[in-house]
Amino acid sequence: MQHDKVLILDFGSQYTQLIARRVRELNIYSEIHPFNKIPTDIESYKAVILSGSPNSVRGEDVLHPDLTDIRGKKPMLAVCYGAQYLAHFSGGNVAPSNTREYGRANLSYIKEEETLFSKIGSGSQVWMSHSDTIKTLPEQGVLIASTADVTNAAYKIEGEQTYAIQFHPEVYHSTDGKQLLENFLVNIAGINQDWTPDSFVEETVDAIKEKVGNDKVVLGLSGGVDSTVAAVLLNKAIGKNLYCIFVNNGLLRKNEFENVLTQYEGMGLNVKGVDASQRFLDALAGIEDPEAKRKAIGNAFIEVFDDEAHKLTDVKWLAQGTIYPDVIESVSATGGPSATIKSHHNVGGLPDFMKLKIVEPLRAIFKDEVRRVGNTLGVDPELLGRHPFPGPGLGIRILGDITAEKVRILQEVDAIFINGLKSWGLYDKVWQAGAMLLPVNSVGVMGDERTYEKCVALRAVESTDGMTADWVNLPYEFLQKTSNEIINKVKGVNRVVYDISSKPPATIEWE
Ligand SMILES: Nc1ncnc2c1ncn2[C@@H]1O[C@H](COP(=O)(O)OP(=O)(O)OP(=O)(O)O)[C@@H](O)[C@H]1O
Ligand SMILES: O=c1[nH]c(=O)c2[nH+]cn([C@@H]3O[C@H](COP(=O)(O)O)[C@@H](O)[C@H]3O)c2[nH]1
Ligand SMILES: NC(=O)CC[C@H](N)C(=O)O
Ligand SMILES: [Mg+2]
Repeated sequence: MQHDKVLILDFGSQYTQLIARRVRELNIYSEIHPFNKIPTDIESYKAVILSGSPNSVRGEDVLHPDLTDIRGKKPMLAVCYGAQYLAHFSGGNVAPSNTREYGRANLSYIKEEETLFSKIGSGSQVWMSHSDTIKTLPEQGVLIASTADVTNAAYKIEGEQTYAIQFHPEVYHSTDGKQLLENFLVNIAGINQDWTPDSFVEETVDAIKEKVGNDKVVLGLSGGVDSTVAAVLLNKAIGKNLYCIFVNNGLLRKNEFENVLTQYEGMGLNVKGVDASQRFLDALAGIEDPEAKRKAIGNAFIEVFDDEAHKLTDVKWLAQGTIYPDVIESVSATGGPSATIKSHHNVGGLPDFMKLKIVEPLRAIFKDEVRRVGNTLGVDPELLGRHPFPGPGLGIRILGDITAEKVRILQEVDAIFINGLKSWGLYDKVWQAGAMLLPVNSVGVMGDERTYEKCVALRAVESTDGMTADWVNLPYEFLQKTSNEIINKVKGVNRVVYDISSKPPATIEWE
């Protein structure tokens, strides 16, 4: 079954992904495309939303797409920069605003019987984030809402299904934002709300069957949410033709290899556990540079996969748990090369010689949607609630060179921290947590003896997607108990610190 689709044109706003999520929360499928790469099959979309942008329509670097195939032909909602863009290039006037217009505002005027604002009352809180303001509306523009400071807070174009708003309906602080999006998508654009996790599972299973047929598929399974949900979906579609490979790279959490394998057995998945710990340790010996370590780990993964694929005959496909943010991030709006902060390991970068075709059943959905799909598929809620864990594992949490002894120390520390979070009921309040082993020794005193031992840093962050993050205010009492337990039980550690840096400017992992 085909679902109605919404096209979101991205002008680089930090909120663009939020627009897609809000639309999808209404059970409507949406796709983000950069403003300068408008899809050629525009007929297949039922409505278009223009995002905000850090740029100004008055600047030299104005982002200026040709919208003639869309404007007036499709229902359109232009947000912030989008609204300014429509005004600026169609006879209106946009100028720098005199007062700061960031944060909370309230609608003071709403045009009577205006469909876009149906069920939204005057006084409704909206969130503003702009420094330009629309002084005069474009040709055929009709004012439909204002706030105390911003007269032209919303307008429509007479004779078109074109709407423009200066505020951001996609952020939670715009209390009726979701209602506004529903008014636009359902009441104005006439879109059906039929895109649900159940329909996603049914259609994806059918699509996999058709695409893959009777061929064999290999999949790298990590114990994480994405690859597990991908495996369960594929298993439902092709059963025993799916060969899952779970690699012990020697950098997993304590007992993780055994535990995860047992858990998968109970799920009826065809999983092979490959213990390649020594191979990874050998490949990493003496390497200190973070990027060099990441590359060494990535290469070792590829070698293990290649070996395993050769043991199976006739494998044609490689399945991956790629999710939507991975896809969007690789086609950023500016199209320019963004700085490589870290080369995130992914089995995705398989070399040509493996000649496998790729199947990625989760390519179009976000992490929270992956969890909902997993739920529909009956995947254990505990597994679905797991913190993300990076593919290179403890390898990027041991600063400097890696040895078996350092891995052992960090596994013990990490286990005490994570089990503590669980037993204090804090695990689900934290988005991701882990421990780092620092390349410094410091002096301590234990039982009247001088010690000169390692220092570990604990890190716990809240986030929604890992792109930005803040440290979690864990109770002092918890930190106190955890620190004591680590120093008392883990030989080789005499100091524990807690990381209080946000991302940006820091990152979540230390390497
Ligand atoms: N130990 C491993 N063995 C086999 N494949 C792995 C392993 N670690 C990572 N991978 C592969 O690398 C991919 C990327 O890892 P990533 O951590 O981004 O996703 P995930 O583990 O599936 O989910 P999560 O983000 O919840 O941890 C995984 O989907 C998986 O295919
Ligand atoms: O699969 C992965 N392979 C990697 O190479 C990798 N590096 C970082 N991460 C995870 O990504 C999120 C953001 O991490 P950073 O703030 O450190 O970049 C956090 O959730 C990190 O755990 C990785 N995941
Ligand atoms: N959030 C936005 O889209 C901001 C648009 C524009 N850069 C402004 O500052 O007014
Ligand atoms: Mg993972």
